Amino acid sequence: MSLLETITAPADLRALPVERMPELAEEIRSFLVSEVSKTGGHLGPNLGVVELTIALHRVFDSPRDTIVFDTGHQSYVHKLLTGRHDFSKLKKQGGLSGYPNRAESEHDVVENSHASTALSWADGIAKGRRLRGQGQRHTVAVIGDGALTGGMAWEAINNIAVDKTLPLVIVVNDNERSYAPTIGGLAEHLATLRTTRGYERFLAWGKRSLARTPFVGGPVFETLHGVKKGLKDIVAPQGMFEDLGLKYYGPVDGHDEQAVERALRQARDFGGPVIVHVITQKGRGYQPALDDVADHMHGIGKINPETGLPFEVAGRIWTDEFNDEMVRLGAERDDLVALTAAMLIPVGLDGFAAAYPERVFDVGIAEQHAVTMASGLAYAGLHPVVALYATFLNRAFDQMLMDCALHKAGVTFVLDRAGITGSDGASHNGMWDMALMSIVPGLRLAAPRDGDQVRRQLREAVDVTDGPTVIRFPKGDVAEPLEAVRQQGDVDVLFETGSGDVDLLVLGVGAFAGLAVDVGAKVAALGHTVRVVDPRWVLPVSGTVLDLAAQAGAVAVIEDNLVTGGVGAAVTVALREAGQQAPVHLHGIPKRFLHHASRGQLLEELGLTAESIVADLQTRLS
Ligand SMILES: Cc1ncc(C[n+]2csc(CCOP(=O)(O)OP(=O)(O)O)c2C)c(N)n1
Ligand SMILES: CC(=O)[C@@H](O)[C@H](O)COP(=O)(O)O
Ligand SMILES: [Mg+2]
Repeated sequence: MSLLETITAPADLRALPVERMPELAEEIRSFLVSEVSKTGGHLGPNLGVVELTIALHRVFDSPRDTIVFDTGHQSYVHKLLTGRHDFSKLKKQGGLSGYPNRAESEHDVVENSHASTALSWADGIAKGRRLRGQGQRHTVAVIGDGALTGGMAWEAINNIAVDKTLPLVIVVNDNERSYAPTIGGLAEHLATLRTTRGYERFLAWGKRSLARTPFVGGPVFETLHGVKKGLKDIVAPQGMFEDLGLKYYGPVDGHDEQAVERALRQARDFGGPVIVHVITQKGRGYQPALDDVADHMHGIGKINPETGLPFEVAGRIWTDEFNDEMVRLGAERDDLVALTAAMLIPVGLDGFAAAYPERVFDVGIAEQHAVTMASGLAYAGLHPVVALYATFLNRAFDQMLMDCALHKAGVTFVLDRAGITGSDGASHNGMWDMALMSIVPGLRLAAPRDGDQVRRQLREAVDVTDGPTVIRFPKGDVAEPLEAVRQQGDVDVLFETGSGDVDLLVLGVGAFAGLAVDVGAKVAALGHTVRVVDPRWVLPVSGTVLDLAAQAGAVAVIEDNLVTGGVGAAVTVALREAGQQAPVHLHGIPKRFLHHASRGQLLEELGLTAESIVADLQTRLS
């Protein structure tokens, strides 16, 4: 039996002699590479936190003490050390979530995979524990250098730093990367702190050599040690944290398990809020990850563990259509600029960045800043394109509403991973954007049905200068081209049984246009007259949709978004405001959080398949 197999709970880990930790770390790394290469997942981030997570669970007594992981994608080692060793269905339905999950373990707290929230969670937990007379229970937040570029983290630090008795340990897991190298002033500050390792080595040398010098050695070392702080402040102004009132320990070699344990014990016993700055390496111990300069295997699909190469070559995805068209547009429009929140490659701006590096802004994991900064760029006469994952726009809704829309800023938002993504769990589904955007005055939203429409609608969007425009498309392979049989106003007609009135008008939103045609054909085969359309610009509801609805006995709207407040709801309101009484049947995502599973499994479960929708419509059509 391997050492790892003997660990079913943190107590088993703490019972082991510290000398066996390198052996355990080696076993864990081998496990991660062999298992995650079979399933896909966040291999790089977890390889970087092996010793750190071992030390955390040796120093703190979870779940009596609470360990919170920011973003949570780096919690695989935590799962192993809390007894979860079956990674065979990682991120798959019925298997382990790729993030902390309370249903899996009492050791898991924050399931939300949106970055920069851990310090706020920890602030609340620590203060709550103290209020309830449990101040002896420690709270630890592990936050990456990338997540630390998120504004919310600094809101929390501002509150934590002034509370001198708060038993809260902040572990900054500094591997110098989000996906790409971490950007901004904080990253530079952390970099200067990292150089103090030179000082640590210098001081360690000083201690050894001076300690051997009789009489003068000790006092001289103490003087040197006193100078250390000054020197550090000169070269490595760690003062930022200490000036805020936070005790700072570090930088600590995050792969020296005993050093991390020592630092964590000091921090635990300090009796107030403390930052432990740990230097780690993303992808540590696995050369293909270290050689992956893009993102050190931040997130992978199935790979050959020997070579690190993917088994399947990815097809053309929706993101590629955006990526390529942005490069073409950039050549035609010198007013076009682009913004990303630490995800340049995942959102498809790497092409534009390579061609026009001075016209791309990576703001770090700071979506709120990106949206308002874009409003400023528009005010300065540029046309910004803000590329985000749909779910991450949620946190910048007020900036969209009050900075962008209120000021009629000509900003284009491109939302990737819109709709159900599935395997990353509830917080990663891009299922709220159209509901949120439907209440923003002056906003126009397009949902392309294929690659051609991505290109066309992106071009239409960047021509709009008097308000925000949004283009949203899902994760994965781009849909096959779907030609319109004719246009009617600004709507593409995709299928119809005849030119006159119909029993049913089906609106297929974006990537669901193909599904809508499938539904229409099946309903027609049941003897009904049908028309299937792609409204293209789905918000606000166009007059052409109202005209088409006036020619139908009923309307069905099929969308990869929350039904509540979605396009179907907007169509219903528009019809009623126009005095039209046709029933509207809504097919979309119900208002609940979705467990992790594949996109296909969730669509099946939610009845978002042609068979399910037709069966439902059949009961409703007279
Ligand atoms: C609000 C938000 N924006 C973007 C992301 C996408 N994302 C996931 S992990 C990650 C990088 C995190 O970097 P860091 O915190 O340094 O952790 P590391 O992966 O380096 O361990 C990003 C940008 C996210 N999860 N949440
Ligand atoms: C943890 C996180 O937010 C990202 O790493 C996310 O998991 C990436 O998702 P995609 O795999 O869809 O790019
Ligand atoms: Mg990082």
